[in-house]
Amino acid sequence: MPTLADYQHVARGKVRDLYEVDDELLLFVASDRISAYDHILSTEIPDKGRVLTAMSVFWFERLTPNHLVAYDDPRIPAEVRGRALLVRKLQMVDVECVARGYLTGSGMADYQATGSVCGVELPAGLVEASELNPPIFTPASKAELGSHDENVSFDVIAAKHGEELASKLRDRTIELYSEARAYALTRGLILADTKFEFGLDAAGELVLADEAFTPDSSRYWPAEGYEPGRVQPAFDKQYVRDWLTSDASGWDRKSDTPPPPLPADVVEATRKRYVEAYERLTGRSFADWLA
Ligand SMILES: CCOC(=O)Cn1cc(-c2ncnc(N)c2C#N)cn1
Repeated sequence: MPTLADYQHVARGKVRDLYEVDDELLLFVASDRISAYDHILSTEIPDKGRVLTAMSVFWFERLTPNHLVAYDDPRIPAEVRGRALLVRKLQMVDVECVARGYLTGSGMADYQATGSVCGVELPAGLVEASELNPPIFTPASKAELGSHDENVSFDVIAAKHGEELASKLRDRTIELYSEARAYALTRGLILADTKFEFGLDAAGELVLADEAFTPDSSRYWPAEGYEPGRVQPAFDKQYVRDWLTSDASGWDRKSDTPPPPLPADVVEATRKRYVEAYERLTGRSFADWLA
């Protein structure tokens, strides 16, 4: 059985890492690290990496083509089993493909400033968390670690990648998001938006890569209590956000100081929320994941 040290480390994200297994395969590893307010917190959330990997697998089983090759395989080192995916190497398309079914975050900020998002004009009078029907494609250019992706228009993507590929990225992004949003609603979860990365295989086919509809790549809100006009609570990260911005943490979000360690009760409540998100979404018990 190989160990992680046998594989070359080829990419690092805020909370995940990518290793090269051989000419055809990569190992996509999700950590238990959590980020909030643009900081990677010093406290990990036990099982976060395993829950998010199990969620990606749930969606990859439904939405093809994608880059998943295996999740229970002897080439996956024991130390990361359950939070690592064997994926096929693709020619990545350098576009953050974002679909938004609700107006929030940077989309809301752009709308307030310009009445549109990524060049897509929206109706007047929309408020925080307004539903967008149909959902909109709001691509972004990937930022360096630690800064925000920059929202760009479809035309910018078309200029860089050609009209045909840009249209495929947009259509596939909206199609996949629309299907997942409808399904998540039947499970009492609002999938407000999501960010995809795609690659091209040797035949030039567009293939879904990276992670699929995890709470790190997507905003999940509880459907109960949804009300436009205010910021909705994040299904997974709200306990962390609330504690960090409470007096109890002693942290000033506007300062450049790193957030303090999380108390055990916030860690445990957050772990439970990740497990609950997985079980509500899939109808499966997390205890059965790679048991
Ligand atoms: C870990 C931090 O970096 C990333 O995940 C972004 N990234 C993805 C690739 C990639 N490259 C070839 N084939 C793939 N299937 C993938 C995937 N996923 C490279 N960087």
